[in-house]
Amino acid sequence: MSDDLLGRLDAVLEQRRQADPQDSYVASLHAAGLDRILRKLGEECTETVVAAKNGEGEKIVYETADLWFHSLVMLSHCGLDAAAVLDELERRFGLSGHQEKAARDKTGGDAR
Ligand SMILES: N=c1c2ncn([C@@H]3O[C@H](COP(=O)(O)OP(=O)(O)OP(=O)(O)O)[C@@H](O)[C@H]3O)c2ncn1[C@@H]1O[C@H](COP(=O)(O)O)[C@@H](O)[C@H]1O
Repeated sequence: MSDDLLGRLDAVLEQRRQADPQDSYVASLHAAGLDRILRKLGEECTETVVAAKNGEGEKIVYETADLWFHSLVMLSHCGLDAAAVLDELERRFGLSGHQEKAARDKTGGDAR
């Protein structure tokens, strides 16, 4: 797997913001609007939870991929991208959970 997959997906999703909804699933989600995207995101989240609860290994991976993918579509619709989330994870990397929480509490919830 290429470690730049998220970057390549970001580029495709950005291009799909201008694409024809007839030709593209992602463009059809953008055309349907934020509420539709959030509904899909909620559905994929529930399906992931159910798969994990049932201990269905392959299905957990499949549903998590759907969940991540629809999260990326939501970010794109909001004018954001995976790179912004990776930057945030990078900032947290190496901090313990307790250090991260302390920084968050100090700044009133947003540690940046
Ligand atoms: N990674 C994905 C991807 N993962 C899941 N899906 C779609 O997400 C949907 C998942 O919804 P469900 O499982 O609920 O299936 P469904 O019943 O068909 O969905 P609904 O009718 O309820 O919306 C399916 O239509 C999948 O095809 C994806 N569609 C696209 N991509 C990526 O996005 C790129 C651009 O896609 P297009 O915009 O379609 O060209 C593709 O090249 C891929 O790299």
